[in-house]
Amino acid sequence: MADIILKADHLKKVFISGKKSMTAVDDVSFELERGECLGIVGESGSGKSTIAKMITHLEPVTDGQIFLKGKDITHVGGKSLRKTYQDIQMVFQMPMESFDPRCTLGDGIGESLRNMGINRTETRTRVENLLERCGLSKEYADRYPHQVSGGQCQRAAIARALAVSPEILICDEATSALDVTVQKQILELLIELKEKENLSFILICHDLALVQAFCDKVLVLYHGKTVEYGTPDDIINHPKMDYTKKLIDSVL
Ligand SMILES: Nc1ncnc2c1ncn2[C@@H]1O[C@H](COP(=O)(O)OP(=O)(O)OP(=O)(O)O)[C@@H](O)[C@H]1O
Repeated sequence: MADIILKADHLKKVFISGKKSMTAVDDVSFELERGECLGIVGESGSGKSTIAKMITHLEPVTDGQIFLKGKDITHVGGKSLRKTYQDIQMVFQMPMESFDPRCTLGDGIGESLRNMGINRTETRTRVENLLERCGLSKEYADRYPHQVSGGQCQRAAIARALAVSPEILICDEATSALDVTVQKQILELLIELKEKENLSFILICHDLALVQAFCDKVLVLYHGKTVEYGTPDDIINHPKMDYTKKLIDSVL
């Protein structure tokens, strides 16, 4: 039987401002199997980040449910929410901005470990190990964000996300700000983590070609609604909607 680690069931998000309301995500469902990568693709404003924010509780869900390992986490709070944060981590587009410029990368990566009560020596050992898992030597722990390249900083951001031993990584345009060669290297790192450590991924991006190379399943969003959901080959070879055909044409 499939080991479904994350399931979204008829998710909906309506933003209300004053008398106006706008539906950013409308009846979106998907399943993520353990060790699998789901790509969420769509143009700007189609609702991709809002889905990620609902999964990580940065935005409340208007309707629908989210299940983590079979448990309904849609409205959890307190201790269960902290556990959810630990199981699901996010990596964002601008790694430099996600680190405090006054602190070393090692401080940033180790922050959550220290918050968990782990002592300085053990934290340092774990930080060095995390850096090495992400393809950086341990000396990078003592560098400040401005002393590394964008790609190195994104590796450090992935190391920081891995510090709490999550089971799911949500990468929201995590390679978009990097040049093509570095993008490829970061994706190779993600593939390595997926294969060696059986991590599960949600990869949010604009780029269908990238999703095709990396993802097991793809969900294409248009104005908050699912227009395609299937394997990359299915979607690329048999697109159901004109919108997807345009997306495909734009990368071929
Ligand atoms: N806090 C908010 N309040 C009101 N509207 C919002 C809020 N956050 C997002 N939206 C709107 O919801 C829609 C979906 O936004 P979202 O950020 O999820 O899109 P996206 O597909 O991730 O776009 P991008 O690729 O540009 O990051 C957009 O129209 C956006 O303006």
